[in-house]
Amino acid sequence: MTHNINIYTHPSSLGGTGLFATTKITPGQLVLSIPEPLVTVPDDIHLTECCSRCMLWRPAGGGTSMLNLYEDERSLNYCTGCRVVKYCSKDCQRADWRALHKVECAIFKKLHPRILPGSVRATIRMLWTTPGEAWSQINSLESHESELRKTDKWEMITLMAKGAHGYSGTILGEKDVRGVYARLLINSITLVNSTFDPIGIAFDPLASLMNHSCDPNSVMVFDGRTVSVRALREIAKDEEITISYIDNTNPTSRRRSELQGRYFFTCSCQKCVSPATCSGLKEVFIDIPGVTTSNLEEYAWAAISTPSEDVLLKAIRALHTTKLWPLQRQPLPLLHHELIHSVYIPLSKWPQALLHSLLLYLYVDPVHYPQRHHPVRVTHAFTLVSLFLQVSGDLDSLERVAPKAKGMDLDLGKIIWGLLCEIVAHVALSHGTESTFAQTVRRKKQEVGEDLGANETTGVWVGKRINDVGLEEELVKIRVLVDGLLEEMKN
Ligand SMILES: C[S@@+](CC[C@H](N)C(=O)[O-])C[C@H]1O[C@@H](n2cnc3c(N)ncnc32)[C@H](O)[C@@H]1O
Repeated sequence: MTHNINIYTHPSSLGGTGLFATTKITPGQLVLSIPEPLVTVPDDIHLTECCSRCMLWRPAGGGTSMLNLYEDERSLNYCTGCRVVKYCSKDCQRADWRALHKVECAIFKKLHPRILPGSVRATIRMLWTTPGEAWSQINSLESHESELRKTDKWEMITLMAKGAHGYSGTILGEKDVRGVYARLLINSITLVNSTFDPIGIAFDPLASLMNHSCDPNSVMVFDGRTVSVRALREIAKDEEITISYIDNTNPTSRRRSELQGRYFFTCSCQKCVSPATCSGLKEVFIDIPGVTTSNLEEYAWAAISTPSEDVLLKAIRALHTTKLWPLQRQPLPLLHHELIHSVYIPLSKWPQALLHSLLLYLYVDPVHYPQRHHPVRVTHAFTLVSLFLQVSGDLDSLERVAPKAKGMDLDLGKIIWGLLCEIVAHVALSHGTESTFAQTVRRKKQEVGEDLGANETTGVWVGKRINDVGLEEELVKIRVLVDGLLEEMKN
C-alpha cells in the first residue's frame, strides 16, 4: 500500500530503472509514503529491542530514551511461543501472527537460543509474504549476482540462501532463492529509529527503485515501519528522485569504496566528480604510540567502533592536534557523535554530552545538512534541547565542565524555548505533521511552555514568536563555551 505518490518509474541515466517526479515537488514535501513495506525485520542486535510488527524501539536500560524522546508507556514482551521476537501490544502480536509469525514461530523455537541472521529472516518473510503479482517487479531489480560471485561474500551468500531455502520450505529452487537473497542485499534499506540509528532491515520493491546520489534531492525517514521519502530541495517535474544509500557526509574515497563494495557502481554526482580537497597534513607529533600523521585517519576510523571515553577522546584530540583537520571532516564529527551517544548519555554525563552536541549543532550540522528541515538536523536539535533540559536544573554541573560559563548569565530558558520554536517550525517538513516525532516535539513544547510560564523570569519567553525570542544572541554567548572546548582539544 502506498500513499501520496508524486512519482513514476522510468529507465534512468544513472542505472536500470529509477523513480521520477510527476510534478514539481517543493522542499519538505512528501514524495512517497509506504505505511506497510513488504518486509521489515529488526536486525540481530535489536531483535529484543524492537516490536517485530510495528518496529517500535525500546532500548535496553533506557538508552537515549533518557532524553524523553519516547514518552509513551509501551514496553515489549516476548512471543511466548518462540521467546525470540517481541511485541509492543496484543494487536501487533496478532497482526504479525496472521501475516507470518505462525509459520516462523516453530522454526525460531526449534533453533532457540540460536537465532537466524536478519538477512535470512527477511528473505524467509519475502518468500512467504510477497504476492504473486509482485514477483515480476522484484525479479526486474538489480541483483548484481555476477559481480557478487567474484567477491569473498559469495560463500556466505550461498550459505545464507541455503538456510532461507531450507527453513522457508518454499517451492522455489535453491538457485532462485539465492537470486532473491542477492536482490535483498542490493535493494534492502537500513531501517532507522527516530534518532537515525540503524535498527533493522526493510525491503519494498517500489522504494528500492530509487537510485543514489551523494548530493540527493530527497531523504528517507522512518516512523516505526512506515517509510516516507521527503524532498530536501525543490524537485522539477520529470527530475529523478535520488536518496543517499550511505552516510554522504563521509569523504569521497570512503563513499566510493562503500558504493562500489556494496552496490557495484561508481557515483557520478557533482560531489563525486569535483570532490572537496583536504590539504595534506603537516607532520605533527601525536602522543599515541604507533600513530603518525600518515596513519592517523585510519586510527581515528578504527576508534569509532570502541565506545570508550578514553579511546574516543584520544582519537578526537589527535585529530584536533593537527590543527588542520576540518571540524566537518569525518571521522571527527562521528567520533564526537559516538562520544555523546555511546558514552556520555548512557552515563548521564549531561554537561559533557551538551557541550559536544553544541559543537556539532553550531559548527557541523549546518555544513553537513544545509537544509534547515533536514530530518537529521532537526533530530539533532531535539536531542540538544533534551540535554539543555537535563542541565538546566543544575547549572553548576555545566560550569564545572565549562568554567567559562561562570558569570556568563546564560538564559537557558530562552535557549530551550527558542530551539523548541525552531524545531516545531521545521518538523512538518522534516518528518511530517502527524509523525510520532512531530507529536513528541509538540508535546514537549507544551510541557516546557507550562513550566516556563509558571516562572516569572522565564515566563516572558513563552508566547513570543520565534524571531522575537532572541535565540541567536544567546547562542553567540554559548559559542564561547564550545570554542573553549575546541581550544582545550587542540592543546
Ligand atoms: C536499490 S537499486 C536501485 C534501482 C535500480 N536502478 C534497478 O533498476 O534495480 C541499486 C542499484 O541501482 C544502481 N544505481 C543506483 N544508483 C546509481 C548511481 N547513482 N549510478 C549508477 N548506478 C546506480 C546500481 O546498480 C545499484 O546497485
